[in-house]
Amino acid sequence: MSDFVSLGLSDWLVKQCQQLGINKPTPVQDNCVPAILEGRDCMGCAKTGSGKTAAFVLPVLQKLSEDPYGIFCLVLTPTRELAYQIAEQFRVLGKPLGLRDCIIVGGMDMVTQALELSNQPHVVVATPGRLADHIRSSNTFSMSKIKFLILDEADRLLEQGCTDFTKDLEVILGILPAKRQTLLFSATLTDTLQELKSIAMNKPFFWESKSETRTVEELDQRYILTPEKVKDAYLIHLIQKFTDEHDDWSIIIFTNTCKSCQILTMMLREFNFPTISLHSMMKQKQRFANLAKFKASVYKILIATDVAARGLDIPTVQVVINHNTPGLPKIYIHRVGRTARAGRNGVSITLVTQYDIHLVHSIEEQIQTKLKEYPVEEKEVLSILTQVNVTRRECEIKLESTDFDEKKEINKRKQLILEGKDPDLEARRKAELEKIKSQKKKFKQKIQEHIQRQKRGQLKKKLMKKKQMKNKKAAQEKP
Ligand SMILES: Nc1ncnc2c1ncn2[C@@H]1O[C@H](COP(=O)(O)OP(=O)(O)OP(=O)(O)O)[C@@H](O)[C@H]1O
Repeated sequence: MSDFVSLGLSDWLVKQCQQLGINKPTPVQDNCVPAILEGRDCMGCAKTGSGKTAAFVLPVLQKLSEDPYGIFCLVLTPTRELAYQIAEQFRVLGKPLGLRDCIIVGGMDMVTQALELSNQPHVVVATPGRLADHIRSSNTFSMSKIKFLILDEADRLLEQGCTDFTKDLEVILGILPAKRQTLLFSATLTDTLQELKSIAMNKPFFWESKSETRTVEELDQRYILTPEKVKDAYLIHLIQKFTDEHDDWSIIIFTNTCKSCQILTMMLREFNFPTISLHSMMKQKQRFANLAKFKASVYKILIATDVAARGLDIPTVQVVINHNTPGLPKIYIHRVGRTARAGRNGVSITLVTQYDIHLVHSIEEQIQTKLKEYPVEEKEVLSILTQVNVTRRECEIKLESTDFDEKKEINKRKQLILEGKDPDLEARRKAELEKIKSQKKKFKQKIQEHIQRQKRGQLKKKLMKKKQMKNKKAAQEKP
């Protein structure tokens, strides 16, 4: 493996890396940095925690130092927290350059952001929705001269999931120059390679870490098979165990909905565990504050939805618990990748109910690794079961007495308005669709019943006929 100087980086940048303890390039840096410095588009697919951020930050800073101007580079990323983390890497590594960066994400003041954009920062790190809003609403900045477009977590940005970025990306790509370098990075790029290739047009340099497995060797991947009703008791038991056994530990627990995130946080607090949450129904400032407290180990347990599944780099996280089994292997890969980063060890434990076993099989097939069962003293779990379930019920009642569901409804309406839709019209449409769906279901049921009746009738007739034939035959055979 080479060193950073031989990759083509200047001494000041190498020194800056050394100050951060980055002494030797990781394979993704070793391979992608020279290609980017050569001026090529690049697609880099490497495991979680393998240093992909520095693989694009370093060559961009090198090129920026040779010809500094603003706006030089645009980085797009799917979550707001990740945007801050990437901007911080640029800021720290680019300090000797006097780098000016600007973060454009939702949930923060738009006017301040517009002012910052008009000040020609060198690097803009943004989530697509908010940047597209700025483009639609103002002409006080230009991105027509940018040299680099970077899509971090590129597959997430381009997939059509629950948050669909494609329309916003179209708006953004519309103001960028055709002549630019486009860099795409993710731990799960290969899943959506074809769509990605159309974004990086100039015969991109493609690099993928060669490994049979898709998760890191340092990660001990476990599962616990549990009935749905005992899941929380297992969770409390596991946390108690880690608390008893380790002084210096941090845990991220992933769950599938904001509500579940909220209830679990309340529950764990009832059991006196230092817990904090992160989900999309929280105010942005609260999200940042909670993440900062978790990073500083003020709180040792973070309960999060998949908004925290990608990219977050928190070295103290030793354990990831999946309270629900992820429906997609790539979500599993990113979630468990929040631990065992940059060569450290880590454990992931996935709680699996009997209905999720097929999901575990497809995860194992994708990551080419078998999850091992995590040994648990079942007696100990059962001894706290009633207490845990009563506490959950109490927390659910407490949450119902707040305006949590109402807020959810308001957020949904806000989102629809932002998408240019009329919430009332959408609600009517949804109700109409539900009605049609239920009518279709009833109709289908009726047809099924009719077919069944017909079949039964035919069978009955057949049997009758058979019986008649038999009787006739018997009568004929009688002497
Ligand atoms: N060459 C290096 N040597 C040692 N540590 C490094 C090196 N490059 C990066 N790191 C550190 O490794 C950690 C993980 O890096 P990074 O966040 O870029 O991972 P990633 O590959 O983007 O992961 P993910 O897929 O989860 O986003 C960071 O704390 C970073 O400072």
